[in-house]
Amino acid sequence: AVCIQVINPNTDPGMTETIGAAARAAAAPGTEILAVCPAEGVPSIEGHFDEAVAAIGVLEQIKAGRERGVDGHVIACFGDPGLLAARELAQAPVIGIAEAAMHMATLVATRFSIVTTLPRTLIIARHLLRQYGFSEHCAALHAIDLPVLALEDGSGRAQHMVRERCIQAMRQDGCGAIVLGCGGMASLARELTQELRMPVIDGVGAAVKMVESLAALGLSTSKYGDLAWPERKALSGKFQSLHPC
Ligand SMILES: O=C(O)C[C@H]1NC(=O)NC1=O
Repeated sequence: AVCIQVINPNTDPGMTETIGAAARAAAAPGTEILAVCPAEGVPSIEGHFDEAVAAIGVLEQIKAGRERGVDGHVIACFGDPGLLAARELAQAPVIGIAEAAMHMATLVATRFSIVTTLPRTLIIARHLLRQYGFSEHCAALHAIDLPVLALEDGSGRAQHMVRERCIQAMRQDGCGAIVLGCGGMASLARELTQELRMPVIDGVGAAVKMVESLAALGLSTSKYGDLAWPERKALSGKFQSLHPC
């Protein structure tokens, strides 16, 4: 059986539960999902500073998951914070939800749009599109202009805004698919896909299936070349616990 550690890089318990449920809904029978979040950090990730803080917690969780012997790791924040650093620290596959959703979208449509939370995080999605080579595949990026944790306030307002922006994107962007730009939107994908009759893709489920596929193919993070274990050196203070071995 495959065991996948799904890391919510922010520390919000409700979002960790939302993400864990979406991961379990996508997982194959027999795949175990360990939904975790950092013990310390930021309650939501809404910019470059938040991402830098969250990345340390991601690395701590990656190390814990490796020591537990998980078969793969998912970084369940749309900025994919700490992704390459995590791959240096990991032996198993490490998949970010932005890269997973973007890859999946290119397999079902020639162009996709992205719907995320605060406008200030759009630049992070733009940077990832360029880094992953998908800039040409992205028709447009939209923000619902609500904070990340509005998705967990129980009012349904953020979910309503996501639906509205997806419908707008479908009508205006010339896209064939939509990527949901937040781990906290994961539970909306299936119903929006059915209602809009267009692939609306959640990166949590996409990443879980990619880890399962890599495990089934016997593939894991390459430790040959620039994702090899970090260079050996003395880490000081609070970073000592991160030591790769
Ligand atoms: O970038 C965003 O808007 C969403 C991103 N922030 C967060 O705390 N989890 C996420 O997926």
